[in-house]
Amino acid sequence: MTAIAAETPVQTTGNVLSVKDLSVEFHTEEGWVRVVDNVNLSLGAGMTLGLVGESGSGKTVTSLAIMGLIAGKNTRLTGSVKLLGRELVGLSEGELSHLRGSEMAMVFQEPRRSLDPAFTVGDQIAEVIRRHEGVSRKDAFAQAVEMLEKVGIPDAKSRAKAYPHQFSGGMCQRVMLAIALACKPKLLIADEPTTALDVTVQKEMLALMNQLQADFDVSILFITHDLGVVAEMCDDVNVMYAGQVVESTGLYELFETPQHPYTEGLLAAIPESVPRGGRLRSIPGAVPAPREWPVSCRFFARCAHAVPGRCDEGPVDLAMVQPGHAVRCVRAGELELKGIV
Ligand SMILES: Nc1ncnc2c1ncn2[C@@H]1O[C@H](COP(=O)(O)OP(=O)(O)OP(=O)(O)O)[C@@H](O)[C@H]1O
Repeated sequence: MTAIAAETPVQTTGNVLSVKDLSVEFHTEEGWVRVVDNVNLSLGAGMTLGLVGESGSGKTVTSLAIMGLIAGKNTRLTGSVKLLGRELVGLSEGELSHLRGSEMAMVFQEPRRSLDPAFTVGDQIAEVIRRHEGVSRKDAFAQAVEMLEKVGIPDAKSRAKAYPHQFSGGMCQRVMLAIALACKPKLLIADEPTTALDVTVQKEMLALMNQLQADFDVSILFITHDLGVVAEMCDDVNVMYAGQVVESTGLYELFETPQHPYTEGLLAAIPESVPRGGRLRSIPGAVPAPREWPVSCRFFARCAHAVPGRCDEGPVDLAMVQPGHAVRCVRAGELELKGIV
């Protein structure tokens, strides 16, 4: 096992997104606290990278930092975020705002909150197109109708004139996808886009996103706490725990031969992984608050395989166990963890 200086292996050429040593700190009443700690990610053209972990592991803050939405005197951001080779860290808000929508876009868990109740959905899509492409109001609206067709809204021409409250949650998420993809960005960040939807609608939405990815040739950073969703969507997966990437590999490898006990715990919590009549396991405990993260392995207190004196001895580097498979665990390679393939 070779320790590597940075976290995940980052290829800087040919990637749509390359994140290197990204850290985010917030100023709180107790002082500065780091919630994202030296994260590295790389996402190739047309690929989907999953960012997985329980609530509080730092997924959303990572994605907001990538979008340039972490700013202000109470925040500190260090590291590098490259979109199509261009460094985003240090760009002005004006430059970032231009890139949001045209080159990168994001959809969130609660689509209704992101839509303006006072405007028709057609106008909201058209507004993004007009702002970024400078076309006439009429042409922008015609393109908005086309986008609604592409995201599977029936009777798009008349539905474009309806308001968000006249759409179901699933339909609102389709509208959000239409807004996000209207200017054909190269990167789409989807933060728990199906979590608020019921199971049938969730499945339709995942199928739609796979279809749209091919149609729009967009790379997706897919954020979720649900490895079942990852299995449907992703090519590669980065597992996050307490602000750090703890495992990074291809989808199949992650499911077949997980190397981090936290990943094993997440796999055991997928309903499909449990035999009929078996018990669904959840990982005991919860992600500690950032102020309580230990200097040594952050998963130590919850780990079924922890060895006192070894696992709590100091910081653990992310290390390669195989080409393309990196793990942050001092016992990586010596444990036979349960996969589910
Ligand atoms: N503005 C802020 N100030 C201080 N702490 C923050 C701030 N925003 C987020 N945090 C903390 O950062 C940590 C990571 O939060 P984040 O929302 O990224 O986690 P997550 O993995 O996306 O979880 P969830 O799925 O619940 O959104 C959490 O402990 C959270 O409380």
